[in-house]
Amino acid sequence: MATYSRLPGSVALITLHNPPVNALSAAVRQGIVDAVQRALKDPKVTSVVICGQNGKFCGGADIREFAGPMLGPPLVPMIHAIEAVDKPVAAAIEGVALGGGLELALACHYRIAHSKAVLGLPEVTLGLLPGAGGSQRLPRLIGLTAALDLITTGRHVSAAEALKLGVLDQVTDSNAVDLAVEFVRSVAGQPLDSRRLSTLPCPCPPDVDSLLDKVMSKVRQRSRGALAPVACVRALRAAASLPYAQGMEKERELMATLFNSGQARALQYAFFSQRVVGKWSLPSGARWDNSTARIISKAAVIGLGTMGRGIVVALALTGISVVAVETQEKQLAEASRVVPAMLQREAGRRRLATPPGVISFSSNLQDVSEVELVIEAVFEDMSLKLQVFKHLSSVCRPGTLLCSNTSGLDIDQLAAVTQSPGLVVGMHFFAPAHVMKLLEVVYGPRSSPEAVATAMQLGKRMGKVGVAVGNCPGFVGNRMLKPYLEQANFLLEEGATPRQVDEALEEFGFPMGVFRMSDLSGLDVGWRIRKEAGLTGPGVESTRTRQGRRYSPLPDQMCEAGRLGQKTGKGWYQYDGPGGRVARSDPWVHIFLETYRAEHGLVARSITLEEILERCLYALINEGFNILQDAVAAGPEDIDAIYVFGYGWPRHRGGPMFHADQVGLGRILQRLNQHSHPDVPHLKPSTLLRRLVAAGSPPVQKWREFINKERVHSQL
Ligand SMILES: CC(C)(COP(=O)(O)OP(=O)(O)OC[C@H]1O[C@@H](n2cnc3c(N)ncnc32)[C@H](O)[C@@H]1OP(=O)(O)O)[C@@H](O)C(=O)NCCC(=O)NCCSC(=O)/C=C/CCCCCCCCCCCCC(=O)O
Repeated sequence: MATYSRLPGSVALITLHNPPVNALSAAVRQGIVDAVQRALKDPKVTSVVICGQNGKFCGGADIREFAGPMLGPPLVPMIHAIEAVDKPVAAAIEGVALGGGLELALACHYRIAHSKAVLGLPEVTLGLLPGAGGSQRLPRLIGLTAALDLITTGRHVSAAEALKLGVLDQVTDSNAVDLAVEFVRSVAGQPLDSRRLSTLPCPCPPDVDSLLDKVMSKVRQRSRGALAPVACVRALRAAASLPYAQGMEKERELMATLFNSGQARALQYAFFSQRVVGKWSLPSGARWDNSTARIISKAAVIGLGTMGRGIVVALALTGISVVAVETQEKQLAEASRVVPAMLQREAGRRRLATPPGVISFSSNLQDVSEVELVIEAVFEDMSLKLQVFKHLSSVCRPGTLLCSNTSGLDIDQLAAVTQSPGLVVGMHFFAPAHVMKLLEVVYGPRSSPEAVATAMQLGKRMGKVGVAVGNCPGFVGNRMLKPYLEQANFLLEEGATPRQVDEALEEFGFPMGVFRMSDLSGLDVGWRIRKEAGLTGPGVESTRTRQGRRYSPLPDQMCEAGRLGQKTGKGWYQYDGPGGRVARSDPWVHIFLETYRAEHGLVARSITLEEILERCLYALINEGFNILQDAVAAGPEDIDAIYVFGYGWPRHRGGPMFHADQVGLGRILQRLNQHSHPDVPHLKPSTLLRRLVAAGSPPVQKWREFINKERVHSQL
């Protein structure tokens, strides 16, 4: 709702009440409509201030309402009515003015904000555009170029930047509501025409068409296949070229298409998934709201390879002091040179001051004795990690949390060699660790709620999306990746080329197909894991069935030929020398594949884009169902957040489990059955998938409840 009060003198104060962010629900909109009417009718009122309760102006339209029928007064006419008021109206912005919240403020004649406020039009991130006049008013206020940036990226800006851009009239370090009240009193009676943004022309650069074309191709490239950024540019083209009323008509038309699109549903699901994973729970009953996190101020990172360096920077950016340990002198010297530069660059990118002197480098493991938490990031080798954990357990003071950045090794085995297994968890970062948002927090059967809570809390401080997952080979992300990669290799055996597979996946929306990704991360990573698993290496027979299952030795043979990807200048593609970035098809690979097929009596067939997507994605999704069934992930949102934030799954497709729901569980089951083969167990439909289909394919939001019920009745 919204409350109306008349302040001493002649100012009406309208306060939005809808915790926690004063979203514009039907009740709030009704409250605003009523309060504005009251202010208009009251002859003693000469000016109006709109603010939000509890130091938050407004977080925008109520996203939860988008899923149902729209009730209450519509937003657009409400906002128009505010602009038309003939008494000065000011928005007093504290906390946030986002989306519809900022659009409400843009309808006001003046905008005054607290210096800590954050503003933005993030609708594009929800698959929408600023459809309450924002796409037409903002460019008229700050010019087309700046509006294009804010609206197509959805980025939040500080009050200082908003003031500079001209979004705000004043910024204060003290009470924004008091200042706004004082201000509107001072301007009461003054003409308002020039303050109504809908009446203003849109300031445009001379080469407006070329600017719009440039931005259009940029957004198409950046968010492949996403509808909303394209619609945002179209709405802004209308603002630049049409009178306001026609621009609004275009905005409405574009919004109607977006609003009902699957992409908007997917992006809104992704928004809520990100919040659901923060409310973690473990099978033991420990949860985010009944477990206490320790506040870490001193940490250590062991191993300063690529991952370790990124983790040091991520910790240092939060102000935590870090002891960075590397026992190899050469690596230590290089890290001591490179890490401070990385820190400075990343702080600059985030517009933060570089935290001074928070990192100390050492070659001595003994130097971690005083820290509260250690993150081990040494080479992915179990015996080495076991040695490090044993050593840490004796060096660190009792109670120190010991975390491993392993990407899939057994956390429980590491915990077992320490004196306090309860204090061991996995903190699986993704490269580059100071940039990538995902953090898998891996709990073993003995990890204490406090250890999980602390790792999750630390992740949050580092700006990560932390997802608590159970302990199994590969955890969630890499476990699901395995069948995906496996199918991609099988497709090569059967006649596809790396480019064909990659193009299908990139067309789907991945920033990079599986083979380009493999070239980037290095083919030797998987090679080493397969060697450890006894799947390849000296003494292993070169057959296409290993350990009782279909196996493709293609990636091993690539490694044996020295083709490790970008770092060697050759992998599934060829590059302009080692470290090259531009992937070109390589005739060598085609001959290699032809020779391989001939050797194994395989006849290449033509493979459709549809088959590539089904084989790769449905195999991955099927493993997702197995993971839910095994309770390694608490719900589909956990899996989806992992894939969106860590594996390049296109956000506008919600995540693999959301995608399965959209495609239809019945169809996924039918296609898996079709592609299934006794020696490819990853394609055997999971029991959970079968049971969901048998239960009438409930929507993804109901799966958690379904799984819990099935578990109680021992059906899973
Ligand atoms: C920065 C935040 C605001 C706060 O962050 P933080 O403090 O970290 O807290 P969170 O954990 O994120 O959030 C706390 C809880 O609040 C919930 N929340 C947050 N924002 C909203 C919201 N806007 N609506 C609902 N709920 C919200 C959040 O989920 C948490 O609750 P829980 O833990 O999950 O229970 C941060 O939250 C944030 O960034 N929020 C989102 C801000 C945002 O994106 N705002 C834009 C929203 S979209 C919008 O405003 C659109 C405006 C134009 C709409 C025009 C409407 C016209 C419709 C017409 C359609 C016509 C077509 C029909 C045609 C036809 O069918 O015929």
